[in-house]
Amino acid sequence: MASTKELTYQDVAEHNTKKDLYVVIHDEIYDCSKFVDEHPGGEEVLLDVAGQDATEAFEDVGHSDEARETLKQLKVGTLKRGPGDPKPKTPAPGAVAPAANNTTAGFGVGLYAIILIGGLIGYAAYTYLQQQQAAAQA
Ligand code: HEM
Repeated sequence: MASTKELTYQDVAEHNTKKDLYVVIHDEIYDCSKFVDEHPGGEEVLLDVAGQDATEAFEDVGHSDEARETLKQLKVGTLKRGPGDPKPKTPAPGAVAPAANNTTAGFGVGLYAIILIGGLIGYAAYTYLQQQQAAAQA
């Protein structure tokens, strides 16, 4: 099957039964209807993601290169993403972590500033009191 039709997420969602089973992986569409009985991971997991984006499920398992070869043979088209469609489920490890880190870093710098200013005020007060005391004794 070498056709590369473009289907929308809604089109794919209609193929959600065991006999007619499409999944989306990395924005490519695969027809698993014939493969579902052969899947070493069982038919249940494929039925769970029938007509949906299975990228995360597929990648989480850490499928072998052989599995990816099988995938190529099942390809029927490419996903045409519409504005209201679910976001691509391709994990983007760099996308989430730095944002979270930035928040922490921002807070961290603020915190250091507060500690530093607090320390300076404390030191100034201490010096002032020492001077007062020295003046009183003189
Ligand atoms: C639709 C495309 C898929 C293909 C072509 C495929 C293919 C395969 C193949 C060939 C294996 C044997 C181990 C390996 O070579 O990595 C496997 C195992 C497995 N697959 Fe998939 N798979 C697909 C989708 C999924 C999805 C969506 C899930 C969802 C969780 C899944 C879950 C598993 C699990 C849990 C195993 C491990 C089974 C075991 O080790 O006992 N697979 N798959």
